[in-house]
Amino acid sequence: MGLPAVEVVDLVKRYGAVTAVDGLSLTVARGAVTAVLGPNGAGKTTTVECCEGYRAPDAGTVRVLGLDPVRDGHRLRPRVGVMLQQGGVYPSSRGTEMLRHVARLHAHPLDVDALVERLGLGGLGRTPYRRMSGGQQQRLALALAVVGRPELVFLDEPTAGLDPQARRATWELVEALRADGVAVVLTTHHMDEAERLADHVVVVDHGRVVAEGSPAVLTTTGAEDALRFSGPPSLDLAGLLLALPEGCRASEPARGQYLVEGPMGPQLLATVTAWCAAHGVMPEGLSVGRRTLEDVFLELTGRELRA
Ligand SMILES: Nc1ncnc2c1ncn2[C@@H]1O[C@H](COP(=O)(O)OP(=O)(O)OP(=O)(O)O)[C@@H](O)[C@H]1O
Repeated sequence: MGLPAVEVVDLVKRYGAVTAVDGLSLTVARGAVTAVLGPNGAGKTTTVECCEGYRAPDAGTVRVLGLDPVRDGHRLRPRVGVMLQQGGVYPSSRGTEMLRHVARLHAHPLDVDALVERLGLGGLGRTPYRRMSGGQQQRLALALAVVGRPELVFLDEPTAGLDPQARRATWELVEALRADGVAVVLTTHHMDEAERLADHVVVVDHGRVVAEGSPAVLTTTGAEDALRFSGPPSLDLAGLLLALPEGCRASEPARGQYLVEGPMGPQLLATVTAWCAAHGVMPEGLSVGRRTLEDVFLELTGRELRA
């Protein structure tokens, strides 16, 4: 396994009176995808910016490829790719011409034509960045982050606002990077993205890690299958529990959203719907299945992940 790609220990970062990151520790393995999940304002971007060397920690340590990203920034730059949320590309840059230029600055760049094809950037040869659509700008920023064949890439919400086809192309590129041994750190609000792509998920809230593990471990730890529905807030869950077999759990992780966990089967489903009927509650969006990362997240933070 060797040295991790990133090692953050007890990181603290404040903006005046706001403590954006509050004692956060995480490790990013090489050749794996690590997703950092969390609600708005959780401290994801600040953490990533400390790893990128854009911000100096107030306390704690950050090591990237064994180096200090602030002090050794010049040594890390050719080895680390960064895709920022807001482009980070000069507005006058011209499409794939810019990409070819950046590729020439690197010793072993990726094949530009293949990258252009993969991300659907053909036909943008001299189009100025500012004239591109949001999705095109995003895909170009991604291409610029990876064209130098970095050992580590940071992707901040790489698929936000992309159409399904571009999203899929981005996912396939991330998978290809991992297969090439690249360490990928991505921040996202999309549970399905984390479940599909990540080997390791780090859930951040209030500037701290509240849970971490593989998607499979996070979704199976401590719970059986789940039944979910939404309805009016503050239902009498103690009453519902009395109707359920022993060992079941019922909770309202977010206002008006209910989660029943226990040995799932037709009997449990019938008991819950009968209880709802007896209380005049229409269980909207009723579903049964494995817990999703979204459920785990709601339970941990009481908040929806999406903005
Ligand atoms: N430059 C800044 N100056 C002051 N406060 C900031 C600054 N950047 C972030 N913050 C605050 O720090 C906290 C963490 O913000 P951060 O952007 O790291 O969170 P995030 O998890 O990336 O959120 P989002 O999902 O919205 O991007 C928030 O309370 C935010 O308002």
